[in-house]
Amino acid sequence: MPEAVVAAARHLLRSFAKPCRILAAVSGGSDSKGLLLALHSAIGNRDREGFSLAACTIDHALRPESAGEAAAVAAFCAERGIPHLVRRWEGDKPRTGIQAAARQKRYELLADAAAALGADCVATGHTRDDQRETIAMRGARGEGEGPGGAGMASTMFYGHRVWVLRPFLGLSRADIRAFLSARGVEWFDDPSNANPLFERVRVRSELKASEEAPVAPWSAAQRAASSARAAALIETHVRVHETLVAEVAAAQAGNTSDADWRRALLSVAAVLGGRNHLPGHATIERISGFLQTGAPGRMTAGGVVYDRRPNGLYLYREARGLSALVVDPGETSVWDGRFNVTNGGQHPVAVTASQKDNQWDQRLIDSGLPPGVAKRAVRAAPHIAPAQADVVGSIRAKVECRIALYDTFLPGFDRTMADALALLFGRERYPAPPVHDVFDRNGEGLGGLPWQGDARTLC
Ligand SMILES: Nc1ncnc2c1ncn2[C@@H]1O[C@H](COP(=O)(O)OP(=O)(O)OP(=O)(O)O)[C@@H](O)[C@H]1O
Repeated sequence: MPEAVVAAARHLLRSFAKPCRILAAVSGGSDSKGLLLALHSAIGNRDREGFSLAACTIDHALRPESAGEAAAVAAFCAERGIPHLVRRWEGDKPRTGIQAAARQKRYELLADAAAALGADCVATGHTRDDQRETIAMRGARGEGEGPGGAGMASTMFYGHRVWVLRPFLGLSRADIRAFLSARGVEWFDDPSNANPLFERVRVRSELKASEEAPVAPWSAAQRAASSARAAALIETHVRVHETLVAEVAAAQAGNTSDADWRRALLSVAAVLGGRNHLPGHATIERISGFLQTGAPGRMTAGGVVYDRRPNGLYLYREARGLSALVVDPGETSVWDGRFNVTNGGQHPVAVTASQKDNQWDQRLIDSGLPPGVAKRAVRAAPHIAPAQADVVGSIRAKVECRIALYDTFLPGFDRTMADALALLFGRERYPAPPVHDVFDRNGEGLGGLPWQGDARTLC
């Protein structure tokens, strides 16, 4: 149904809380070219006051043809009067994990382009086919049973900078290609989409060969509900002291048979450990086993100490693997995945683990923690000093707690949870997405968009 393509773009426009400028992320492949044309048509035809379109192509510089392809997208946009930027991934590329690195860099450059073109959000051309692959890949990795089974969210906040919207998640690639073909528009086929060394490519061909589409065990709405419940549990049962120690009431600590509570606790632990993911299945089992016994003692997982005492459970960063970091004047860098350190002074500063810092120690004890917990936790607190021994004068550095789990990629359906963590660690809530409930309610995750027939074909 090629008409569904413009309908999806119109639906996106209707779901905005207020008109805005949209940056379409256009690789030159069929999905994103379809997105660009559909948005152009929806904005143009409906003459929506205040909406405007811009586009950006990321040249990953991984193939010799990529610069030419980016230039061709630029020309395509110029013919239609759409402002367009090419952003190139400069510098050395990693030898391993190239797809993940390219993805992160792509979003970073898209966020830069959005700022440069005055866009309020980024739209990508992810389709129902991409969603199926994501669900199949997560299932194969054993992540499908939990919240990961909901697949990609239709909104995602990137890098604490910009909301990314995926208005085509309910559409098939075939529909988009039919839409382009009907308009005589051509597209590129990225040869890396045929490289079987990449997991997604292998999954795609397995899905093509199989009769059955993967079934998402969790709908986006279920995931959002689980997040909201986990957030409420965090608010009720967890206190955080000086961003370094989480305290949980003894009665709640061992309640690991409640999946939402388990997720809440592990998410708090991930923040304390500076990790951007929850632990794997085996580690979760180990943690649950330890907590269920209710016996006092300590265990370590994911860089975090679970310190069980008669009056409660205390979580804090293990004092191991804490590297040193130098932050130059005017720069912001991440220390240990847990803190953003901004150097507002004139000289470089060094961030290390404090080992013994009477100020931190006293603050933790004053906050009511058992002295034994305070003493251990303080060993992983950040300590800031001039990086050069001969420098005297005051240090002007700002230290802000980082939520590694969500500060780079925050799926829209986890926003309540992310906000609960932000407040717990003394930060502001994350900004709300620019799209309101229609998009959120119906477009999250899989299908379910109003112009579609049966949303359950995908979930
Ligand atoms: N080189 C690029 N330049 C601009 N946008 C791009 C580029 N590559 C991908 N995109 C955007 O991302 C969408 C999805 O592309 P693709 O499926 O290749 O990425 P992915 O890595 O699977 O997705 P994600 O980055 O969310 O994990 C495209 O439809 C397009 O909007």
